[in-house]
Amino acid sequence: MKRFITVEEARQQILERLPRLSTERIFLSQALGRILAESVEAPTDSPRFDNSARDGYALRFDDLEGDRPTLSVIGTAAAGTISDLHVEPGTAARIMTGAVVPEGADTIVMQEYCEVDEDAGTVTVLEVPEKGRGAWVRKAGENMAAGEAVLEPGARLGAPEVGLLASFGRSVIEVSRRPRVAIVSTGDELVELDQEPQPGQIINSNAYMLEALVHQAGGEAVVLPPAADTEEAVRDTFEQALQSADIVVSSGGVSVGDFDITREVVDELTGGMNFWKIRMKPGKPLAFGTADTDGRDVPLIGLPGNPNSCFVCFHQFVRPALAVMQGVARDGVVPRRLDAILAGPVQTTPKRRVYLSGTLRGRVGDKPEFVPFDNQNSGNLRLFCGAEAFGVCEEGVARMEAGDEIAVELIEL
Ligand SMILES: Nc1nc2c(c(=O)[nH]1)N[C@H]1C(S)=C(S)[C@@H](COP(=O)(O)OP(=O)(O)OC[C@H]3O[C@@H](n4cnc5c(N)ncnc54)[C@H](O)[C@@H]3O)O[C@H]1N2
Ligand code: MOO
Repeated sequence: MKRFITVEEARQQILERLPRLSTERIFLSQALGRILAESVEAPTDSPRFDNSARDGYALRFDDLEGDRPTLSVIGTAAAGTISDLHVEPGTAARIMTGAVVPEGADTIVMQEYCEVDEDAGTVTVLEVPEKGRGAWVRKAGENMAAGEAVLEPGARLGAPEVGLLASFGRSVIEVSRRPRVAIVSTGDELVELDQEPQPGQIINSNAYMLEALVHQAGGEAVVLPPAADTEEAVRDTFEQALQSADIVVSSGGVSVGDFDITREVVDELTGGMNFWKIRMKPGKPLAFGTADTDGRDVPLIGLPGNPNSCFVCFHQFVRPALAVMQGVARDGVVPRRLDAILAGPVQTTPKRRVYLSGTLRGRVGDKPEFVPFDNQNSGNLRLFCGAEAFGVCEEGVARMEAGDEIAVELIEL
């Protein structure tokens, strides 16, 4: 059924109908960009022991009364061992950043605020630390307590998460399997990268762009050879795609032209697909359904063939879908929006929401400035090269001026 729906409606309908991928155990060194499939608790307090946050002297705060107190230095606490030093009243221990705070001491004074007399074996404190008692002591458990849940299933593992898991001694973790994404292109006009296009032919660039987008979204791409415009070739290609993948993404063949073989085949394979016209530009026509393939539900998303439409639709629908299949919560996959100020005027269409291409620069007041690219023509293949954000012009708006407030969505890689 053909309906003219919003981006949000289409995304919600897709995200509600996705299968959840199985999980696997992998080495931490392979974890970047993966989605966690277990709950991780801190195995110990963090820090594990009271330690110094500065190079300086460990002492008793009560000894800091009076003007420039002088204390005798009883030894050095270095990082990596436990010293047998005991800081009694009137004494201090030299201490290094990360070293265990010796018994008896409750405060660290940075060496910059101390004067040392090597011969006398004393240190004079020139300035009492502003933080008072406990200054520069990192208390055991102050960041995480043993047993505290720190990472939940569905968390995306970036570099900080990898570092945190390493600090817990986790060499192996449970993550969602990477989605295998079959990429289908159809059309007699498509030729391969190394072929010279004849009159009327074009290079199958969408397959390469989609493969790159799939990799950026943490998936594995399976690129199928483009199918010719015959029912048999298109059906064979889609059947092969369904067998080899967790989700099939195609480009082209979803407009209202005469060669709608793709739509017919997809409709048949999914037992009745949703075919939508979406109130967005670029990216109006989109097909979605799931095909029962040997007992597996394999989603199929038919993107429009225009490269820019394909790019925008990937960000709005496919990237979120790949995340949800890996266990990210549905409300965590919607493109992030912020308010910005438009740097120059733009002409758009009031009939659909328009996604502009541009970059973010500096700030105007408390908001970043969105700089739209000059040529927003949807056929302009360079349109999204170097883009950092989509500027969103809502339906009903025909023109926006420099200085107008505009919502932007970050193009996350
Ligand atoms: N009468 C109407 N015509 C069109 C409408 C409409 O509503 N009424 N919608 C337009 C919109 S919007 C879009 S978007 C396109 C969608 O077209 P299709 O998805 O059917 O894609 P194709 O017709 O196959 O190709 C469109 C365009 O993209 C180029 N293309 C296709 N595949 C690739 C590829 N693999 N690599 C690079 N470029 C590709 C193709 O050459 C065409 O220029 O329909 C409008 N028409
Ligand atoms: O939506 Mo089409 O994608 O405007 O070119």
